[in-house]
Amino acid sequence: MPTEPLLVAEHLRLSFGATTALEDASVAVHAGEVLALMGPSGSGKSTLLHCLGGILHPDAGRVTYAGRDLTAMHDSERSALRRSELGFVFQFGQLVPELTCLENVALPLRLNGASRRAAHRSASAWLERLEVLDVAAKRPGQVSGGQGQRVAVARALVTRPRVVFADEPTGALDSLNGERVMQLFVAAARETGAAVVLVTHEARVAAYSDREAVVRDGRVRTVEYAR
Ligand SMILES: Nc1ncnc2c1ncn2[C@@H]1O[C@H](COP(=O)(O)OP(=O)(O)OP(=O)(O)O)[C@@H](O)[C@H]1O
Repeated sequence: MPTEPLLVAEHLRLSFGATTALEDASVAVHAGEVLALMGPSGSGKSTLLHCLGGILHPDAGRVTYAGRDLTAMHDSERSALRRSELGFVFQFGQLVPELTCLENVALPLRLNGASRRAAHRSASAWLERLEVLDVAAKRPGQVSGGQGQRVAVARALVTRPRVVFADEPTGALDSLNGERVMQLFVAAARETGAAVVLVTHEARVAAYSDREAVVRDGRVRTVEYAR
């Protein structure tokens, strides 16, 4: 494990009106590691994940990515960083329904300036890697939940991000499907060297992580090496 973490959250505080979601949350993510955020419902896991990924802005505290202060960046700078170096896999609604699965996976590359041909070539390779090349021409509404999640994983990894964030990535799947998605996801992330930060309730999903952080009452209480 390298000594310098890639992504660091320090003393994050964030409230939604009268609800304090994060109280004093600190956690570090190392390059290439898989970190699971666990803990009771409403403890602040998703909020922490969104702060780490630069989607939510904390009221206090700091998030540093590769030595750069995410919390101090302009929105445009943070969006550019998100597009090029971070990937996201969410449980629902992440695929564009009007596009085919192939076009969905190609989209981040197109947004980063790749030609249609190059983007489609990479997207095909990623769909194959996730064992869903057969649904390339279908729209998200025409595929199963498990296939959709694999397409979403392909889309998150296609830009070869340094960190991929996943919020309950297998939450809507049965255990067999969930298991396979996690296997493919973690193997692909390890192959590209991406770190993974995932929120999960399920011990069998957390079993794919290198470390588990337990979030309680808006704080990261314990961080342990898994296995
Ligand atoms: N957009 C929002 N507006 C208002 N309150 C919110 C919002 N997002 C989260 N909260 C509140 O902040 C607290 C932490 O929510 P968060 O979603 O981070 O918890 P969680 O640990 O991910 O929960 P779960 O495991 O149920 O998904 C909860 O009390 C939640 O109700």
